[in-house]
Amino acid sequence: MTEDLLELGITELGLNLSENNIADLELFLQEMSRWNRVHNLTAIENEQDSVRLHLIDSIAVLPVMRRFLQTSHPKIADLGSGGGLPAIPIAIIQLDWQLSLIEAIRKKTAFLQHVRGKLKLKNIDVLSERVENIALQQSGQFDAVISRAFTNLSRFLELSLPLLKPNGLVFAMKSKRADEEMSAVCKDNWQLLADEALFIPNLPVERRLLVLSPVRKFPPIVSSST
Ligand SMILES: C[S@@+](CC[C@H](N)C(=O)[O-])C[C@H]1O[C@@H](n2cnc3c(N)ncnc32)[C@H](O)[C@@H]1O
Repeated sequence: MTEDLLELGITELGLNLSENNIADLELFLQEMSRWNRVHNLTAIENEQDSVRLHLIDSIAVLPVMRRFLQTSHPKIADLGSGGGLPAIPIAIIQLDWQLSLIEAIRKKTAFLQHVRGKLKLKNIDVLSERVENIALQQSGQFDAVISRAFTNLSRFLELSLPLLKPNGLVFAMKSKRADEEMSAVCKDNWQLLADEALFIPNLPVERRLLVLSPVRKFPPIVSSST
């Protein structure tokens, strides 16, 4: 049943997924439904809603991410990954990207570790920690960070900055126009590179992806003339 739904949405997204990709996405959804019944990982119970809202939502960002990420094997952090969204669907499709899933709640990271083993996903790391601690341990190591339903934009940017490499990117998934949240962001510190409307097949929902980069202020170079 889910296969029909997936193919319906995915064909329209134009992502050209392999049979392995689809099988792994379905396995992930099955595992999420199973764990959800026991641990209440996500708020959505109905399987059809789950497919459309969680999975298609998570992979709809891919065309924009592919366009902006310049390196062939980018290292990306998903902040507040919860049950693995958007990182696990992204990792299933983009085997050449390395994703670090940062999540503070242990029962959620136990699920993420379980999925990593079950799907043999070698391109994800599950970090059972607060983002603030990872920022100290892995400062400046990520080409990009992403989050879905994590926190407000200003806080997300604040938490992202120490994790990013100098040319790093922030991908902020939003459900509606984020003008109000953007107005709270200091334009001296952050540049908005794009605010893209995402296409979600067969669903009357608004989804947007903001792409931002930090405006780094390096100390001036002092010449050492004698
Ligand atoms: C609303 S859930 C969203 C989960 C997932 N991204 C999704 O879209 O379904 C937010 C998650 O962020 C986690 N979280 C909140 N603050 C955090 C922090 N400072 N460090 C790590 N995880 C955090 C919570 O435990 C929760 O699982």
